[in-house]
Amino acid sequence: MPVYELPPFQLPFHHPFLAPEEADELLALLLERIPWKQDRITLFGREHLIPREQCWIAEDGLNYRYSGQTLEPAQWPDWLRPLARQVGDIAGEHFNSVLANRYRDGSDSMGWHSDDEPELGPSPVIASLSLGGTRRFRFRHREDHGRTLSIDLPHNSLLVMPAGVQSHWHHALPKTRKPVSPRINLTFRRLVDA
Ligand SMILES: O=C(O)CCC(=O)C(=O)O
Ligand SMILES: [Fe+2]
Repeated sequence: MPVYELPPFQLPFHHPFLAPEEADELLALLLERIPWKQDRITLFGREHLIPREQCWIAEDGLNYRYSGQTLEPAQWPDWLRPLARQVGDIAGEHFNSVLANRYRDGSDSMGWHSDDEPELGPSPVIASLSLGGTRRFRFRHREDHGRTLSIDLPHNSLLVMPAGVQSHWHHALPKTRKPVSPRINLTFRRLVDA
């Protein structure tokens, strides 16, 4: 299994992750059944629409604030449970929440951030499953912006960000002018009691 070096961390990368027909079916299910929404974010006191659609899914009773947004959790659908278990087995974590993002075209994106909300605990493991069009995912060291890593995330790939990555590195999904198919990304997370 290939790994990406993101010193001092190693990021396992699984591609293909699912059987090809399973991945295609999952993409179709997610497009059809997830209540996608273009949420708003408040930045410096001004409200903006985020440049993508998203849906936060969590087990009952969990609350989450994500990058200045308070997300209303959607119910965890039964058909997503086997996938969460499969991803959790590989990542060595018991995931109880997923942030689903839908990038309609190359002008949808996600800016620099870490997945470091307090609800995730001090050193979360995050597993990122990509479906649909290939997009470039970038890392940049939090202190030394000259240290970067770019990874193309194709359809049916799983990238694991082990414990510690979030406190040393930011990541982003930049816009692209290249023609790209729609993409869905699921980041599996474990919310701990605050
Ligand atoms: O779409 C991606 O690959 C990244 C998503 C991400 O960073 C997040 O949901 O926090
Ligand atoms: Fe993230």
